[in-house]
Amino acid sequence: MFDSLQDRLGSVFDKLKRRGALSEADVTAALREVRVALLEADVALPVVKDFIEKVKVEAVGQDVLKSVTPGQMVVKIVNDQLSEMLGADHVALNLQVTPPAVIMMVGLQGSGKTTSTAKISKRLSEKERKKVLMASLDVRRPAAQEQLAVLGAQIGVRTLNIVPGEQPVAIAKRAVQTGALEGFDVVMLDTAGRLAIDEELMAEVASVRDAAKPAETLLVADAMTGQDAVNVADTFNQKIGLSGIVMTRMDGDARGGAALSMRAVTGCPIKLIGVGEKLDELEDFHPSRVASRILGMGDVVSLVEKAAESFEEEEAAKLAEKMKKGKFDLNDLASQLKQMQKMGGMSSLLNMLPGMNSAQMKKLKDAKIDDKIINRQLAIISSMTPHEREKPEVIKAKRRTRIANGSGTSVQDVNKLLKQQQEAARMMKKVQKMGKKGMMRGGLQNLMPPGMGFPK
Ligand SMILES: Nc1nc2c(ncn2[C@@H]2O[C@H](COP(=O)(O)OP(=O)(O)OP(=O)(O)O)[C@@H](O)[C@H]2O)c(=O)[nH]1
Repeated sequence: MFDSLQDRLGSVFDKLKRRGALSEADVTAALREVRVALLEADVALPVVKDFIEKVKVEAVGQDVLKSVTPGQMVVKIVNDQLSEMLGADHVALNLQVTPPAVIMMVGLQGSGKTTSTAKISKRLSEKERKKVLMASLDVRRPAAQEQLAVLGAQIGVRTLNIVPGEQPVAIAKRAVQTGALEGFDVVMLDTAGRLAIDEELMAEVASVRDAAKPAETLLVADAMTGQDAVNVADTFNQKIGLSGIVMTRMDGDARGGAALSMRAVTGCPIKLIGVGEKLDELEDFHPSRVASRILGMGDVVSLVEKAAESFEEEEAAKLAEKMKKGKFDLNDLASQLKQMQKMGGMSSLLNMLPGMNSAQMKKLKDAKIDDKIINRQLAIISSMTPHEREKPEVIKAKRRTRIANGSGTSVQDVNKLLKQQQEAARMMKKVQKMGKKGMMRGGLQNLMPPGMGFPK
């Protein structure tokens, strides 16, 4: 997601990073690029203007010459403003009311309302142990009520029994009553959608709201619909009043501008995002992480979390020990390659590294640096003797050919691998000299296959 915006800002900040100092002209030039990028990413014009103005005020007020890395400073200011625009932190659903807490789902037809209703119900009942009742108020689309009942059966969440001919407001009242009488914690109301906003729809949703007094009124909006979604959000917010937004289809190649402007235009937090058709493909929306990703700074938070998950402590301790000694043999390389596989392979790791944009990723793919390489390298290492793994320098030319044959690879592959190990070993010596500060970067550097390093 947000690819084009990330690419664009990535190249702007590349330029800045290469310069030693940042002049006022640099700021202006960078902001011009940022403006174009945001517009291209489908962010509404007034939102862009406001954003640029805020960043300019921040940047000009700062003593840029004092900063060691002026480019990073601008990145930080833009990042902070972007996070603020997306909403400072994740905002959870508010269910702190006398039960049952009513959640009213609104939005256009096909936005993913029914699916999101089921996703939220599943999450509340499974993860938060809430007793949830779902009711469909869509009496227009044939089989809409049945669709929700089928989803309810799938996820083990009760749906209100269908009474043919009953109108939306009456269904809503009955749902809330049933919820109260039968001790439900949450009542989910899935309202009817329309192809476009019309007065009749607004009147219907407003009367449901008045009857059901929802704790949450969530607009379900399709991230792929860009500016349209923003207009829809604005109208719903003015006429009905929204407490939050659920952005669906964030798994697609939506450009993300809609998320930025929806938040800015309505002031409503984006609370959840849909990332697929399956009923557990629902995630919390984290503004600061998304902002970092947009800027091509990489999602450092997730990178660290992911690394912590898969690096067994023992492995880390062993590695630290080797680092202290400044050693790195083929066993170490093999264990690093295995860790990489666990972390989801190269592509997922690279995605999270700072400064990697999709153009650079494509280059890497074109150079055929993919996850298959890891498997080949592991095959090579496992065709060696334990002694060879510990002392790779004993492997001479003839033996290299045999190792290549034994592992179904080529002599070039074997040579490349050994060169990689030598480079890593050299790096370890350097890291040892650099001390603690360089350890993290040095360690990650060694996760890379031959010829690759941290993006400069
Ligand atoms: N890829 C992807 N597909 C989604 C997501 N959310 C919903 N969908 C799909 O979008 C389609 C429409 O979803 P529905 O939930 O039926 O939409 P709706 O808003 O309830 O539509 P109406 O009942 O006609 O108003 C379905 O095929 C869903 O599987 C998502 O986050 N990602």
